[in-house]
Amino acid sequence: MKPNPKKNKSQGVLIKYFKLYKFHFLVGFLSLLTVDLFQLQIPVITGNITDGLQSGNYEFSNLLNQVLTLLLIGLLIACFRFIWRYFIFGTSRKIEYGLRNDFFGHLEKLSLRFFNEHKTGDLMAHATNDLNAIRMMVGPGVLMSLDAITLCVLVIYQMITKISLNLTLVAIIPLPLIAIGGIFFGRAIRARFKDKQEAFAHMSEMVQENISGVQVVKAFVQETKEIKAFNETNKNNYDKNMRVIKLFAIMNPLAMLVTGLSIAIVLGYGGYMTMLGNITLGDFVAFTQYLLMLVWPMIAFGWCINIMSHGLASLSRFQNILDEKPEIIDEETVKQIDSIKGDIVIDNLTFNYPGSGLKELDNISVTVNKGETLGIVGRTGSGKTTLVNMLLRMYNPPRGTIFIDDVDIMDIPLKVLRHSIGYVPQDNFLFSDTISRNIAFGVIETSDEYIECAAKNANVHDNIIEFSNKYATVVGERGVTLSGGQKQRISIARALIKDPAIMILDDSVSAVDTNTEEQILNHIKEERKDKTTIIIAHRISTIQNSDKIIVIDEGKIIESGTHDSLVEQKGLYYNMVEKQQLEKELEKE
Ligand SMILES: Nc1ncnc2c1ncn2[C@@H]1O[C@H](COP(=O)(O)OP(=O)(O)OP(=O)(O)O)[C@@H](O)[C@H]1O
Repeated sequence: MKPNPKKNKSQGVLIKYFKLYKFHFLVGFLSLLTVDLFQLQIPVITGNITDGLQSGNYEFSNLLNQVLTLLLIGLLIACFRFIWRYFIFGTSRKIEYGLRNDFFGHLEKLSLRFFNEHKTGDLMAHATNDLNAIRMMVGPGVLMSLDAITLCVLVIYQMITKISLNLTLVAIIPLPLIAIGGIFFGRAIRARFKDKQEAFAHMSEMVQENISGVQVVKAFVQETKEIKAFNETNKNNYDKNMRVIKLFAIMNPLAMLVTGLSIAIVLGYGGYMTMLGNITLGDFVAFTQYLLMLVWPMIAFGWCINIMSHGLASLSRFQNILDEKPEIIDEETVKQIDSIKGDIVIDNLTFNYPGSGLKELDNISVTVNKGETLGIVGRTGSGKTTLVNMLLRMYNPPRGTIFIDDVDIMDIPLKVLRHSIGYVPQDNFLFSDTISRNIAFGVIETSDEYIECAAKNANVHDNIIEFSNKYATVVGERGVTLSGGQKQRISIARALIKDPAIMILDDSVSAVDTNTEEQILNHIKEERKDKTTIIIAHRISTIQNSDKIIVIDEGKIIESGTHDSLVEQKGLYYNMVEKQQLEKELEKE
């Protein structure tokens, strides 16, 4: 991936959410603290009971009191546990929800360049796997870290003040080893986890591409090759996962070993102190219990390092996407314009795609007045769609090269510009939704009559009413249940219903027969008498009635005029007419 010069490190995306939910985190943390404080009382009570029993004059009512207190503490612990779980885990889900919305909202604002550089599968992995790791970090990760630290501090304090400073110091000698190990392992896990997430993203890309391109895979009988390639990607993902697991598998037993060492020391040294009478038996029992209470934080440290490392690695991947700046935005010079009439002037437009050394458009100049139709023809790859990309501002054209109603296109609010253009793209993408919702996609309010009218003008109404669910028929992913021609015509209806000031048809009737094409073009002509229409085509019949026709070759306008004048010029246009007529005659035979 090329570095983006416009990239600007944003302030941590999580800070906003920590600020927003500070109350939730505070309540959660206070409840956690309460649970820990209550837990600390359990060894005190057990110690009291042990000492009481050992004294020989312990009364049953005392014992009952202590047991009831224990029960009460247990009940309170359960209540406060519920509160912290609800506040902290619930909040982590809220943050995940917010981040996912932020991510999607941000993606919607990014330019085509970004999507050309990032694969869908990779972006999907960000929205699923990475977000999951971030949620684990802000929920269980934060919680366990706080819990482990608080419990550790409180337990050690209790050990020192209630029992013995010496015994405590001896018991906690091995514990710093865990902290040192944590730093070392944390760093390694983070690096390996990043690799693991990238391997998963790569695998997602592959699955997504294979499902989208299933027809091509089958048609070229490439199933076995694709399965083999997938196996390799899957194996890479497995290996990267194993590298993380191995590290974690070493880390956990090491932490347990250190804790075990601590317990062994306490049993030995503490037992010796009890025998000497330096501490009571109750103290010894309580101390052992305190030490056992430290086992959980020690294990939790390991988990925390793991979860936090995963979360931080994912956060950095996630942040990279959020730091991408939308490039196509309203500039400061944008004018207050509510609508567009449709006079287009293109003046010496030269453009090359970012990173391409070639001129995809070279000195293009053409004028289309409101109400006129411009036809564009040219060999494949000559720059026709690139010109449309400029008009839609999918990429920014140089200033002073395209004017609509005498206003530089760069100064027209992006929303107004795109609302004013009805675009029928070459790939006729349809959403997995009903036909009526696909047609009404670009309009805020509409009615069944308008939808039907647009479908009739696009000559697809008769096909639609033959489906059992008519306009409520759901089209499959990318409209696979429809024929190419039906998809094209639904896309045309989607643009027509907007009744746009400028309509652009990019090779949009190529999949329909010439009769249907003629009917559609007649409807468009009738409906759009006083509006601007741009038609790109390979078939001369599609554009021959246009008011103006330009022929583009290698990014340059090489011929322009009306159909008749272009035929007279006997250039590329004339050759295309000749060739297509010959093909027609051959078809007839
Ligand atoms: N996003 C892009 N980044 C870099 N180069 C691109 C991009 N899109 C198109 N091109 C290049 O720009 C040139 C013009 O492409 P364009 O899609 O405008 O051609 P076209 O005339 O519409 O072709 P067709 O008739 O096949 O649709 C081609 O050489 C193409 O490879």
